[in-house]
Amino acid sequence: MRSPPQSGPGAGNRDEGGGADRQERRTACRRRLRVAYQGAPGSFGHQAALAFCRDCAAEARETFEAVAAAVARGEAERGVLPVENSRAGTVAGVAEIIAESGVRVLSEHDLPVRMHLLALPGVSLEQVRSVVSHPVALKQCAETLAALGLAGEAASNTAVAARALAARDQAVLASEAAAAAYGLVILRRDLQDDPGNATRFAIIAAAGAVG
Ligand SMILES: O=C(O)C(=O)C[C@]1(C(=O)O)C=C[C@@H](O)C=C1
Repeated sequence: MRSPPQSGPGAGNRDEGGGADRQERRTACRRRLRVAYQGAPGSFGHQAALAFCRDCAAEARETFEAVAAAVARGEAERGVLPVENSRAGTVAGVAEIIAESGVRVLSEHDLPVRMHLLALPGVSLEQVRSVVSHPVALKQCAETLAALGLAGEAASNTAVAARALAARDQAVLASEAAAAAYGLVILRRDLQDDPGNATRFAIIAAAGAVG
């Protein structure tokens, strides 16, 4: 696998140098590229896709593998995959998926990640017994959840967990956008243990794609 670039001109971003990142954004915006991300609207992958190009057509896929496969097959011109979180470390499996799927990394971007505790309307913190989210999201909030006495339950994605929430003794860890998308209330804001919490996303394209 080709190593991702290790430095770049933009704060928090890594690109291939010489303004390639800016060029990438301009090109993406002109053509309204289809950008695949994992999860559902309101996920951090969705937010990364929108940050990469506000006018892109962001398309959800169920798994990280499906994101890479959609890009390799040309169903989407770009994909976004989380590579590493500043607190929780490497996102398991993603480096292997990139290496084995016929895609290449165009650039990498740090997305600030704020994790909120979301519940059904009318539910109070005292009613909540467990918290559902992506394992990487649970890890980012491990100390705060322990202090609140809340057990974690794994889901495939933060926004998928928010969309599926139906129990009044459960809450989810997800974004403010997920709360708005699925009619949930924010019980507690900013549960991430590190105030500087951020996830690095790779922007991928098909290995043979030009531009
Ligand atoms: O669950 C999501 O919303 C995702 O986009 C996945 C994911 C991850 O796999 O690391 C991405 C960013 C956040 O750090 C938490 C979860």
